[in-house]
Amino acid sequence: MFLMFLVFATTGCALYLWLLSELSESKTRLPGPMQFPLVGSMIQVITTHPVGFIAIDKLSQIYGDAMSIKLGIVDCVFVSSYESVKYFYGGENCVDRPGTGIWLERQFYKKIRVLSANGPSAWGEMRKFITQSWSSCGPMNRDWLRGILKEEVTSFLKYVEELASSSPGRVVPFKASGFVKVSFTNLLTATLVGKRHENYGDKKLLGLVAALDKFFRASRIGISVMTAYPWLRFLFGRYFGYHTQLESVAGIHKYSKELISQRRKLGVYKNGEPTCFIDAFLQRIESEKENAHLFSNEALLVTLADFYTAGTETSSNWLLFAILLLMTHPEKQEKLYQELRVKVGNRPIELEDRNELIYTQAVILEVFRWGKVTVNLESRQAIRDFEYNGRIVKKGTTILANMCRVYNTPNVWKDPQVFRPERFINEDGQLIKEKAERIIPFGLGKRICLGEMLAKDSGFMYLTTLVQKYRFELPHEYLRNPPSLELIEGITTCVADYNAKLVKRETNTQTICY
Ligand code: HEM
Repeated sequence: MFLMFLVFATTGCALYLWLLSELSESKTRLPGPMQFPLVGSMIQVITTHPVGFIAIDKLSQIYGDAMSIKLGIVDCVFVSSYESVKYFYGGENCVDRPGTGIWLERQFYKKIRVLSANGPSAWGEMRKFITQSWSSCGPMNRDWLRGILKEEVTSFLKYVEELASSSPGRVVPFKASGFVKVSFTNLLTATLVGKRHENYGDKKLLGLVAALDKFFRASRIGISVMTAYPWLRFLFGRYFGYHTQLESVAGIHKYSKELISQRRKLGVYKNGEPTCFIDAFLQRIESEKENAHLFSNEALLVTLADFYTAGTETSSNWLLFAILLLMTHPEKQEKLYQELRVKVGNRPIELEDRNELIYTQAVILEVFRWGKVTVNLESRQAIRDFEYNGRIVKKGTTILANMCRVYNTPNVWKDPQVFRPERFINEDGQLIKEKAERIIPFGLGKRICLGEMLAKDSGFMYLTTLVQKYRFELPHEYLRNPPSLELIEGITTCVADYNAKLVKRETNTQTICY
């Protein structure tokens, strides 16, 4: 009896103390759902909606454009308006990344990566180096990129045509892990070593794509649970996809190791100017022995893994979104094609054509708005305590963007659920700058996406050359049930695999390939 009384009394006291501290803390932190011991606000999230980003969006409509929420044991703030994203991502308070779980493991528990490295000495130095070397022999050098991009897009189109002409009714499968991703992965390899794989059946290339696919699929399984309780990976990693993630990271490293050893064997890096990113990195390893923790063989390996994970799924998902949206909105597709026909004609499209192609630019922006791709951007971490709207955001808090709200706010975006590129164009037929600026798929500020230029240039070239050559039509199978436009949750959002009928444009009887 006494024991029971003791248990009840202790539990009651603990609850009372928790309630007191919760009441006082909730007055100082940003508004948000109540935070319980151990589970934080998980119950409110789960019971709001089974899809995490929709649940967060719904809750943010109750608690406002900066909402504090505890996911398990992790303190988070979700920012849900363009202005608050600009403040949190664009400023100086949140320039670190949380980097837990698989990210730490992937970087051998050292501060050597770009994507989740913290502190200016780690990511700042690395970013500076990447920007410098990409500006001379990499995707930030337009002339350098132009050649590589032309080669890859030409091969891509050739492959698409082979696939279409060998498929019944020219119906081609567009799968998340299919040829679109293979091509973007190949493009990335080319930007790192200056040379692409000759064909899409290359075993090493396919091995890398399979490893990347496995990584992203496994991340979907336990992404919220593992974020909420990072230590769970040690106990139940098998069930939350953690072990699969580790296996896929090993696959990505294996491919990267081979690229590095090929460049080492060639030995170009030993003499004169480097001709590709890996050579530039190898040269730096040789010359900066004292900085070995940053410029080491391990660091090169994880940097390449960063590029492959950050750059392939995002880019290919975006193109898959674009084709699906154009296929299901044939009038928009026709408008896009007509712009290309009038302004470019049958000649090969060049990057320089983009400025003249206003409707095309509007389509690209609208696909980003509609599809999100990076629905939470990439997480950040507060490096100090700071004040926002009169409340305190504590050092170490994880910051995430809720792009669903940013891109769907009805007073900014009329009919946000409708795919309408025209929303970006004014009466004079010009792009509305203020609207275009609100599309921020690459983040903002000091840690803005390093591959922004590569992604924008390649996205433009792939999309326009495809539309110049083909009309995308819904195959018969969709007459009753159109393909789903629902966004599937993951590190990046995607759509379900779909098929498209590729009808060759009549004006393209002459070759338009490069
Ligand atoms: C459609 C394509 C892409 C999208 C939507 C995208 C989006 C993003 C976002 C939202 C971030 C976080 C930015 C922030 O915190 O403010 C990021 C970071 C990054 N992205 Fe991309 N990305 C894309 C393509 C690429 C490509 C092709 C690469 C090339 C390798 C790349 C490499 C990186 C790297 C290295 C970072 C980390 C930068 C840092 O932490 O300093 N991304 N990306």
